[in-house]
Amino acid sequence: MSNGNKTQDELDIVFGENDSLEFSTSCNELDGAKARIFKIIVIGDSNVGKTCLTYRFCGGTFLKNPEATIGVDFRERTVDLDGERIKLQIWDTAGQERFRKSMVEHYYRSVHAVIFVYDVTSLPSFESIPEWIDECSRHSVGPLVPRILVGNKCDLRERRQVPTSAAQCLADGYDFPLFETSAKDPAEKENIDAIFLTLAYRLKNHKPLRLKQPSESSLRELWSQQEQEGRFCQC
Ligand SMILES: Nc1nc2c(ncn2[C@@H]2O[C@H](COP(=O)(O)OP(=O)(O)OP(=O)(O)O)[C@@H](O)[C@H]2O)c(=O)[nH]1
Ligand SMILES: [Mg+2]
Repeated sequence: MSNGNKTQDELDIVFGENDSLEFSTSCNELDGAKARIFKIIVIGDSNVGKTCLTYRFCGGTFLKNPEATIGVDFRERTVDLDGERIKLQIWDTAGQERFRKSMVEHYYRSVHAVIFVYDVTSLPSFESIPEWIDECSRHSVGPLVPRILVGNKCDLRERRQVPTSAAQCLADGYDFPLFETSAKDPAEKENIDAIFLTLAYRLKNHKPLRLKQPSESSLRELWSQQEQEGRFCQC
């Protein structure tokens, strides 16, 4: 199966060693142990570093020369929290309107947590955050779904346009935790883990065991829609 601009490494992360999707049930068997699955979407303007952040968390390295995401890229990572296996299914969404418009309903369906990302060197990307939050609310994402605000590209100190104080003020207004980080800086790896693990702990402690998950057929439909969009966009 091909998928837009995915690399083979990314496909390996999505499909795992057995080349099979494991999203169809709320609890998966992983090496004999059950794992709950949580869907986390990553939202924000194009070019803020959503793909690099999710790649850093799931793949462990900085993705050089990423292409603009078309539709969505799936990544996942399984973590062990207090002896329980939790699979985080991460939806790296497209920031460009033309690459996302037909996918927006899929992004928000049955989502368990949302990460809003801006670029600390781009004031416009920060000013867009309330619009992304509004979009999320318009798609009936309930107030109990945890949300986090992330300022990326902190390694570019000389080019910073968004002060921490302004970001903290915005985050406090919405009652979101704020993280500032860099997908590029290897020293920030643990901080990036902390973003996702903060959500994972909250979900683990607040969600009941039975979770509604997208069926395998609906995910395959999504893949096929993306393939069509990828072809369309290359014209
Ligand atoms: N200096 C620096 N550059 C970064 C960082 N994260 C991402 N970039 C660069 O920013 C550009 C955009 O990164 P992407 O991860 O593709 O951005 P995106 O938000 O996924 O963009 P869309 O897929 O179009 O929505 C690329 O050139 C990355 O190399 C970072 O932490 N520091
Ligand atoms: Mg991207």
